[in-house]
Amino acid sequence: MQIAPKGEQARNNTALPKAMTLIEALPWLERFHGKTVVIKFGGNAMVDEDLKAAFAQDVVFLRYAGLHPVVVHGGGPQISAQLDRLGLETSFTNGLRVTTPETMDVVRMVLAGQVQRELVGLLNEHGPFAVGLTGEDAHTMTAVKRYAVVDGEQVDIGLVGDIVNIEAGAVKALIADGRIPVISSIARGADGHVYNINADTAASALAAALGAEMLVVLTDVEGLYADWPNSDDVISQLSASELEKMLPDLASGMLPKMEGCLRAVRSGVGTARVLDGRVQHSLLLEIFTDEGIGTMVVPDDEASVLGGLA
Ligand SMILES: Nc1ncnc2c1ncn2[C@@H]1O[C@H](COP(=O)(O)OP(=O)(O)O)[C@@H](O)[C@H]1O
Ligand SMILES: CC(=O)N[C@@H](CCC(=O)OP(=O)(O)O)C(=O)O
Repeated sequence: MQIAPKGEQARNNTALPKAMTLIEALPWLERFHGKTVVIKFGGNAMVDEDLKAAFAQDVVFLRYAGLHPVVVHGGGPQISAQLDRLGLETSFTNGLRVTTPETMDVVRMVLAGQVQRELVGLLNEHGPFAVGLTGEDAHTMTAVKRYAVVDGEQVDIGLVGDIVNIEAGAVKALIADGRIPVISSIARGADGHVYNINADTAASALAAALGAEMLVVLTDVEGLYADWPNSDDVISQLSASELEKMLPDLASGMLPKMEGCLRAVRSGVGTARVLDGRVQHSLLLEIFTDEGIGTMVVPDDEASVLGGLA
């Protein structure tokens, strides 16, 4: 038996703000309970050990809160570092890595063998939740060769793929079993090759195939800047049509990200959000508090409705 000293329980009322923070989450818990959230964790957001641990906490929190989180991870900087160590040069066209067969071996090794393993390990510090797979497993992702377009011309960028089919059965089975799938952006080609898929593109295609409520892209900027690199004004919300108009002017890594967000909402995903992965617990702040952060892309027909809720 434990007896609280006189007055202690009343003093505990100072804990009220904590209760209010939890209560603030209630409408969002009601809205998102049982819903699938695909979270893309970018390589640039993965640079700090504390941030990675906080990310794992957030994802497991979502799972305990009754959502179905699915993680698709990147690892661009980690791939580049490994290529550098091996003395192999690398370059990007329209934000996509030119991928020779030799580069592809390194991409596969770093994404599936290093980055995915690390995330699975961090998540599983909290329980037997995370199961890692690549798009190759169980035909989860099938791709065809993708070409870049530069000045109107098709450019061959090697073993870079675009996803043409998703068999979501394995991922759905893991979700139904209470697991957290952690997926590397590599796909099998119907032609027998293995393809390097931009992780934003992979997350977006998977979110669409799963009929996800939300696609969340964690990166190393606050969101989509209206006039990058001249100003750091972040666009807090925009409709699919507004985003479509901006796409031709977007540069480097933001292009596949915002293309992915557009494709996701056009394919039925409720909203797509780009968040600053450098802010600890940005995922929880975005999903469970009234202060939305980052950039939210909403379907055209819901722009005004969701604007009021965000
Ligand atoms: N309009 C924009 N708003 C924000 N960032 C932009 C924009 N255009 C280009 N960028 C660049 O895109 C980068 C994010 O893409 P990327 O480096 O591929 O990140 P990740 O590894 O998270 O996928 C930013 O760090 C920034 O340099
Ligand atoms: C085709 C292509 O560019 N693939 C990416 C895959 C990893 C990725 O997308 O990682 P981030 O999300 O950290 O950028 C690459 O090779 O870097």
